[in-house]
Amino acid sequence: MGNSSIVSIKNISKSFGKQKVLDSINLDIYRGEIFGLLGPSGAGKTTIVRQLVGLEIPTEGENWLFNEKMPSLKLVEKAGYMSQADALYLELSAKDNLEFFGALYGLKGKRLKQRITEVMEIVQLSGDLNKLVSNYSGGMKRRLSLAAALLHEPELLILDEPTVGIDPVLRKSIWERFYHLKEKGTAIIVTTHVMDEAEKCDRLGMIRDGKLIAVGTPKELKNNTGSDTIEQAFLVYGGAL
Ligand SMILES: Nc1ncnc2c1ncn2[C@@H]1O[C@H](COP(=O)(O)OP(=O)(O)OP(=O)(O)O)[C@@H](O)[C@H]1O
Repeated sequence: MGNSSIVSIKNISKSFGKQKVLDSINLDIYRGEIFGLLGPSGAGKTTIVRQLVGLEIPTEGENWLFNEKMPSLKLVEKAGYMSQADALYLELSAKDNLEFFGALYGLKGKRLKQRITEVMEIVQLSGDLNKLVSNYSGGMKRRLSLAAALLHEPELLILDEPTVGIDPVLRKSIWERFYHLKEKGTAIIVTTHVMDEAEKCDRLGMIRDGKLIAVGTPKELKNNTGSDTIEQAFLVYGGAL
């Protein structure tokens, strides 16, 4: 594993019953990069990221985070995870939710209060802090989930389709925040099936049918396939062109 490698996926395969959903995946992700996992629905992106946070166990292979083999409880504070299904307490206010997650991550007192204010500003929910989450819209819940993942300023952010249901203006400002975090050395893994979002990543891993079919910068992936778009590059790597 290289010096600045934060995530190391070593020869991972995963089967659910007879269905093989991940097939021999090898991948390293480094400090200070935004890495996009790109692939169609059902390709296996969520299964990869769930393994990285210890919610799923591979059938074969090993996942390493910060030189520690997963699953490991020690890593709870080092990674921030946003799942596709919002893990929020609906009967609590946004503030109570963030206080709960903050406590889980070891934040308290003034620092916790300050971070709650900061993350709610980032996702533009400052005015809805005391509202019950059951009264939030779908997009607001997504934004609150993102706020929770950002709360403890983890060195690694793992975000499963973070901007689905978020309008373009806010999406842009959230991406600016990702760039800012990356400049500070944070590694960010985002799953997406949106091509314009994939373009914004430093490197991409293209996933199809549980296989990692290509890894590289968006520019490399386009150049290597003689493609004008990431979408076309994906089709070439997938053997469809
Ligand atoms: N717990 C499970 N039991 C059985 N099959 C599962 C389970 N979790 C995932 N799968 C299957 O694994 C495959 C990959 O699913 P996964 O959620 O990783 O895809 P994805 O690329 O994240 O898709 P999406 O973009 O729709 O979220 C799918 O065929 C899915 O049905």
